[in-house]
Amino acid sequence: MSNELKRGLEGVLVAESELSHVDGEVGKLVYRGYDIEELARGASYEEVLHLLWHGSLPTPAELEEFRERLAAERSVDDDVIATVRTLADAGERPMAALRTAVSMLSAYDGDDDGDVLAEGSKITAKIPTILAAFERARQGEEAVDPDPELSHAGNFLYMLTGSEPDDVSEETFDMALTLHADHGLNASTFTAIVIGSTMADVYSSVTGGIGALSGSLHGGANQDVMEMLHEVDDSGKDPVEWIADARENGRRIPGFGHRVYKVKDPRAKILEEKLRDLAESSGDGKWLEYTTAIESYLEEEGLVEKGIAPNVDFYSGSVYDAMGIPMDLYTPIFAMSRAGGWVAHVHEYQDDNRLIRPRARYTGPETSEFVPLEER
Ligand SMILES: CC(=O)SCCNC(=O)CCNC(=O)[C@H](O)C(C)(C)COP(=O)(O)OP(=O)(O)OC[C@H]1O[C@@H](n2cnc3c(N)ncnc32)[C@H](O)[C@@H]1OP(=O)(O)O
Ligand SMILES: O=C([O-])CC(=O)C(=O)O
Repeated sequence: MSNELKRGLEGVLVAESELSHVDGEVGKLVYRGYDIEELARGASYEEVLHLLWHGSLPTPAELEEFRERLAAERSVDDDVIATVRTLADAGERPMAALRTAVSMLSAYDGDDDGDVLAEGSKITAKIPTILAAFERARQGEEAVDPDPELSHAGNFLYMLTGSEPDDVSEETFDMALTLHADHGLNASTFTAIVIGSTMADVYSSVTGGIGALSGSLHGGANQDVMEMLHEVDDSGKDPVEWIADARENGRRIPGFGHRVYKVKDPRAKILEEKLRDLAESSGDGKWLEYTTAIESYLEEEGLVEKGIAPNVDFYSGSVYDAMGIPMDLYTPIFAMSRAGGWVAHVHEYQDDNRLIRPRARYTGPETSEFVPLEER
């Protein structure tokens, strides 16, 4: 038994996986061997789910069947929607509301037979319905029923706004879902498989995954980036001046740095490009100007050379903002996509399951003399 301490499990191999590989030195991400750039440009989120869950990109006939099955699971029980409304009225944060609602879904799972992919696809299909209902409740609006004719991405935007999205919005959102679907054993996926390794149900894994993703060092950073951009804007300063001050004050910059990538995240490159397109077509390039100015400054300051480069969260929020999506839905949208990856990993891990149970080096006292309560 090794006594070497690996804080944060950095670099520790705990499982084999065929699902995704992150090459942090060159900035490359593949899902089952397919380059993320090709998937983002050429495959829908449903194709990616099929790839992750069933091992191959679907044929047209397989895709049609897969999409139909997923779309048929979108409806969420009225009790869950009522809870979502209660949470919205109580001012709950969207990630916390999503965590609670996903946990509640298991009560309404007709089969509840423990089949990870069957239950996981129900959860994945229902998350957009929950989120859209939550946002509409906050706006004082009734939930919009899912439309089985629309894609996973298109249907979410439809349920959110009440009108069918244009092609650019649907394609952009679908691409964002593809980009966020999987990423090796990141903290939330690891959480999901730790839970799955006890043979708990997949509802528990996804609920745990949502909790882990919500933190500011992980998925929560996409909202933090947008909050930072607003702070820059409100300061009235030039973004370069603002970021120079922030660095001088020792601030950690959200959307920068990654445990695995030592260069710019390939997904950040794709999202930046998308933001550029959106800025060009809308004529509003403010967030593009701010983000690129901040990135250039940090690069000149040597941060990128030290391996602290833009990650997936740096540009995603600005893309969602261009689509009119509220800031605090950015992380739940990440969860909407990553749920597919959590399900895939739990399914794969349980196929050759071993309880995950690391150790801590004990640093407490060797012996303590017990004193009964009444004598303390
Ligand atoms: C989807 C995702 O989860 S992607 C990550 C999203 N999270 C963020 O964007 C939050 C900001 N980034 C970070 O906090 C970190 O880069 C993490 C947590 C993502 C990864 O960091 P770790 O591998 O744990 O590295 P750690 O936190 O130890 O940082 C190493 C060094 O880089 C510095 N550093 C890391 N990230 C940043 C940052 N965003 N801004 C400034 N400095 C940073 C640290 O201060 C530290 O410097 P030091 O060695 O001089 O003390
Ligand atoms: O891999 C990680 O550590 C963080 C993550 O989930 C991602 O970058 O998508």
